[in-house]
Amino acid sequence: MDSYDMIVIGSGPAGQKAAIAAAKLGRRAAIVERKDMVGGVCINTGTIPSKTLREAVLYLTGLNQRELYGQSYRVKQDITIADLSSRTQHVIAREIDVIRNQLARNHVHMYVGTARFITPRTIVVTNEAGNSVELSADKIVIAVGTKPAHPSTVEFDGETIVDSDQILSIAKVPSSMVVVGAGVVGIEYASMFAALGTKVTIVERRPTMLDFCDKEIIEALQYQLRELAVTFRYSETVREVQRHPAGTLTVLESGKRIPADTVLYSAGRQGLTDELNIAAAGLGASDRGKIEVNENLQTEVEHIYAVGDVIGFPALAATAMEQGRRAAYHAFNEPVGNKLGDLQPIGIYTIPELSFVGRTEESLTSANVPFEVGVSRYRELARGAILGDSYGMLKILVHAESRELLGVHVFGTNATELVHIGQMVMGCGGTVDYLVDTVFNYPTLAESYKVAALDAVNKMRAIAKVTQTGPYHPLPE
Ligand SMILES: Cc1cc2nc3c(=O)[nH]c(=O)nc-3n(C[C@H](O)[C@H](O)[C@H](O)COP(=O)(O)OP(=O)(O)OC[C@H]3O[C@@H](n4cnc5c(N)ncnc54)[C@H](O)[C@@H]3O)c2cc1C
Ligand SMILES: NC(=O)c1ccc[n+]([C@@H]2O[C@H](COP(=O)([O-])OP(=O)(O)OC[C@H]3O[C@@H](n4cnc5c(N)ncnc54)[C@H](O)[C@@H]3O)[C@@H](O)[C@H]2O)c1
Repeated sequence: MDSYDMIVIGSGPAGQKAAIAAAKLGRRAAIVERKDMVGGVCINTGTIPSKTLREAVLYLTGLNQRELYGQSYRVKQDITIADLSSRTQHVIAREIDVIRNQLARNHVHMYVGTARFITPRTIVVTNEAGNSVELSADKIVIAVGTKPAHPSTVEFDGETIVDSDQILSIAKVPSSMVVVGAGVVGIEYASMFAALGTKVTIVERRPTMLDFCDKEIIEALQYQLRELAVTFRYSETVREVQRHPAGTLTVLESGKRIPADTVLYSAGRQGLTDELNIAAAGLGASDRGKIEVNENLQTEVEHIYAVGDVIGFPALAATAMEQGRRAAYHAFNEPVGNKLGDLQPIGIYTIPELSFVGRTEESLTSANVPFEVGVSRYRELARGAILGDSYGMLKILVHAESRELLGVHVFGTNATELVHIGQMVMGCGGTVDYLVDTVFNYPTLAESYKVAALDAVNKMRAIAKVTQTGPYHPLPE
């Protein structure tokens, strides 16, 4: 039996970073991954394919150039799935190669197969041919991720009724599509297909979508999606999804029936703990397959860590990587920085994209934190005009007394990149005055920080002016 200082189960972003961090600390590390899944959901079916598809959609439809060249502007008239998937396959192959190379040059041993616990310190890896090898380690990291949830009321066929893995291999761009679930996956794909000209209907159980985001920005997103002919059916629950010879039928609890060429069922994901035999390690999982951990990412069994999507919220590649690194550092007594706190950015790659870090207006209001809002609109920035983005905006939330930055919300071109400027200022405890006094390159979208900061301080000055004109004298009754 081969033994290691650390075995990592799963080579998604969480597992990769755990294994490499252990290797960098001079430990013997191994990683186990199933055939054809190096890089995890992130590289093969989730983040990277969907983000590459989005880039292909934006390029081929010419959508972002239409403000400049007219509404009929297109790079390609009839866009096929082959046009879209060639770019995706190219990026996936390249990313897998990078990961394999990084693991190899850090001497992380890769075992191909499915891992199962035999004891709390031993696992067996079985490959597709049925051959097995037993491995043991002082520390084990579970980074097995999730798979799309498949309720029995939905007749998945992988062609017309698909989950978010299967959507990448549909045969043609559908003329109509129902998207079940307005979570991040559903909304990102809904916007891509709407941009391709598919008539999209989104069905969501809750009364709104993405309720953890800024309300004003979600309204702006909904407006843009409606412009692309997307229909929203909120507060509606899907009872079943049927497959018929002439197409699909989505039946709602309210009795409505929606026909469509394709249904994307994107209503949540399930932790991949079922094949792991975690009971043999002394562990259990929730009914959604999630494993509980403490703030050091340790499970109930001290030497076993769990990281990434399998531990639940926020279920992002970005966070998964950092959890992986932190778990390995903790396992080998290497200090890590501050607790993984509130300053994790959220980036949603809809068309247009949005991103935020820190607090929302709603959460500050309900916590009685006094704040001021500063807004900058891309249509007033020279870079916005050059890019042809008239709808983008950046909003900062500033503490009314301490003048600290409490939140940054961005909508439009490069939102997911721009947010990091605010994140850095917030991380360093910066105030709105830092942004006011800073010179930004011109013409850039980053300049929107200065414009928004000036907007906020102008409003704050107006309040100060009112309160500094002498004591408050109520008018006589
Ligand atoms: C459509 C979609 C788009 C997304 N877009 C974004 C985005 O834009 N930005 C972002 O930050 N996040 C995004 N995410 C989320 C992101 O993909 C996940 O947060 C991330 O992949 C989680 O990483 P992980 O390492 O926990 O698990 P995964 O990437 O799921 O990897 C887990 C790996 O473990 C392997 N495994 C499981 N069980 C075993 C076993 N028993 N033995 C051996 N191996 C096993 C699996 O084969 C898999 O390869 C998206 C997700 C989806 C579905
Ligand atoms: N850009 C990104 O960072 C990104 C992109 C995609 C996915 N992700 C991550 O992947 C994870 C999975 O995303 P997801 O969107 O699949 O799941 P989710 O759980 O976030 O969303 C599912 C949505 O479906 C709705 N729903 C569930 N059952 C329903 C029914 N029967 N009828 C109507 N609506 C129903 C829920 O109310 C919910 O809003 C998330 O945690 C997300 O953070 C991140």
